[in-house]
Amino acid sequence: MTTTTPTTTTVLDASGVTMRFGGLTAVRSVDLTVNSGEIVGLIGPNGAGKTTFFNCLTGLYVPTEGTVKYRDTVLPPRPHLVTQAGIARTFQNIRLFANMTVLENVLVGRHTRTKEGLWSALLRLPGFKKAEQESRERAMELLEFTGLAAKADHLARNLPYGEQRKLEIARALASEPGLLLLDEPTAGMNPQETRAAEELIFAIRDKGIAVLVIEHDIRFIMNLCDRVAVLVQGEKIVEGPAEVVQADERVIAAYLGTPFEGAPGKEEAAEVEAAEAEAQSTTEGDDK
Ligand SMILES: Nc1ncnc2c1ncn2[C@@H]1O[C@H](COP(=O)(O)OP(=O)(O)OP(=O)(O)O)[C@@H](O)[C@H]1O
Repeated sequence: MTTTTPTTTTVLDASGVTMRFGGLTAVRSVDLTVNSGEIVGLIGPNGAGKTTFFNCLTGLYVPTEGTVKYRDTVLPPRPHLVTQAGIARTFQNIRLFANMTVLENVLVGRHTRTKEGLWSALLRLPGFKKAEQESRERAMELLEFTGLAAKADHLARNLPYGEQRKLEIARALASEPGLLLLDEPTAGMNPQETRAAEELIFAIRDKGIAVLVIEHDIRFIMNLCDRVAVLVQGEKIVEGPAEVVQADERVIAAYLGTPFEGAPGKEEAAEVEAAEAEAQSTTEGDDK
């Protein structure tokens, strides 16, 4: 009997990605790869450039410098072409069609995978009906997968918050991606919803879809990710397995606000620390 080892392929290869807005460099020469079968985390303090980097990957922004490849092909900077190529995303702020049903929201996500054109749809030609039936079946499968099937006919706006986030993921999956980008998927969730989101992301990975996720909830990211990259002021300062990144003093410094060697703002932080120490000694003096 022969055993086959699954081969790892590079799904996403971002190289030297820089994004400038006028005088501000929001992302500076960032390299990042995501391989098949991986869940990769992207963390960093507020304003570090995480969402800007995502926007460069998905064609919303044209990077000032650098290239983004999906499975060895350079991506055109057009969101619908990026989706068609195989990258889907969710947004930091929920973007559902609130007055459409849950099922209709997922069907919208299918449009990059259906070939039938406008005339076919208007005339309801046999090809369109068949494609529509297939899309509905596929959308219902995704609703089963995300635990929303019982609510297929509900309006999206009537779903509780955690389920709206799940619906966004179901809609993204409808485009049949090979890579899913999640921008703060647990923002605003309670611990139970966060746990469910974690399980859903593992299940997505187990379906063979690679995942790149931005999150502020460090515990969530450390549980979830095979590899974590840290952005600070637009630069990737560390990348590695979760446990290594978690213990890295530069990461601790970035999160706790303690200056590390060479960090921008080190002098200002030292001044603040000195002022705080002085205020503390004055207060202690007052107490005596
Ligand atoms: N379209 C834009 N025009 C000008 N500046 C921008 C634009 N988008 C983002 N920025 C700036 O780029 C920097 C990085 O912002 P970005 O939203 O990417 O950070 P982030 O790490 O996603 O932050 P957060 O965790 O708060 O969402 C910020 O200084 C932001 O003000």
